[in-house]
Amino acid sequence: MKVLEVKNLSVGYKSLVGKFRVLHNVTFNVESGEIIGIVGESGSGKSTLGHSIIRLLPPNAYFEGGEILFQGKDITKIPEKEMVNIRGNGIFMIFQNPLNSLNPVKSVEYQLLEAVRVKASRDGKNFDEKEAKEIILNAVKDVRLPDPEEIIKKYPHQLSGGQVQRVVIAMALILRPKILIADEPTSALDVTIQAQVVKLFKQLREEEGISILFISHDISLVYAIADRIMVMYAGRIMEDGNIEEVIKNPMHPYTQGLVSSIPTISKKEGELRVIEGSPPSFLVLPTGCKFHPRCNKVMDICKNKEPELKEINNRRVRCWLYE
Ligand SMILES: Nc1ncnc2c1ncn2[C@@H]1O[C@H](COP(=O)(O)OP(=O)(O)OP(=O)(O)O)[C@@H](O)[C@H]1O
Repeated sequence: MKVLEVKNLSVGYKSLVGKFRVLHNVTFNVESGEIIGIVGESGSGKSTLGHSIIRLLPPNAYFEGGEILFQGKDITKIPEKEMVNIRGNGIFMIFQNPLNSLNPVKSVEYQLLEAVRVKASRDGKNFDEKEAKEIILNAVKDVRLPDPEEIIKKYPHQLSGGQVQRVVIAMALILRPKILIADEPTSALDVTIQAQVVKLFKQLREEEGISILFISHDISLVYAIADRIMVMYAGRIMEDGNIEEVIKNPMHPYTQGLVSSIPTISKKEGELRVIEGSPPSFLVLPTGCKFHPRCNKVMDICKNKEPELKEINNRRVRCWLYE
């Protein structure tokens, strides 16, 4: 069952040097219980996509067009009051800067209890104080925070970046939204805790059928968690398909570059291939395919005309090689 449909979404920013469009006709569906890894180099528009879906874009952003259907309803058109209810209950986002998700003047305990209250009212349940406390302590233990009783008494500024990140993940575990958008959720965590968080996310999907949009520039981490991978470049989807199939046989030259830069045991460090050059500025995007200046398979047509995102063998690819 489709839980989210993003159709022709175009979003940009106004800046001192001009107005520029970042997301370019982004179209994709999310099935319930599906984990989609969204990858791409820094600046490809991954966070902008997440912020657009939860409708928390910075004030200088502008919406150019498109639809975002959550459970069939276009949430780009609903009043903010209704959106507040969807945020948390329906769609929850773990931001790259997790402090953005917490209230600086409320204790961790207060904020996690608030999540329990939201969940209880959604499910028509009632928890007494003792039950509610048990729920939050369990969530805090699940994310491997030390001294749960002590940590919940603290305020966000008294915690390290990695601890704040885990409090926000604990909040997601309590809320159990329909869709969890996780923007680099483990970047501030060490490797063992990172593995635990990946396990918790998979467990959430198994137990509750939650769909997860897992945003990361780390393709090996995405491989460990996702069912499907969506590769973004210059605000466009370049390739989208089943993770095993895409990693085994990447079709787009950009995906091929990303995959060949994954460190594996068989590759020594010196043998890692990186994609030459860097992503373009949105203010001066190249003509034709936005990846052509860095592409090792570039053809004449690539310089002049942008390819469409085409469906080929259960996958979508934006590349003239497959026309
Ligand atoms: N508030 C803003 N004002 C102006 N430009 C912005 C703003 N936020 C993002 N951008 C620009 O939009 C583009 C896409 O940024 P975005 O953060 O969505 O990419 P990303 O793929 O998530 O990158 P990262 O992995 O570094 O977070 C970048 O060029 C960025 O500089």
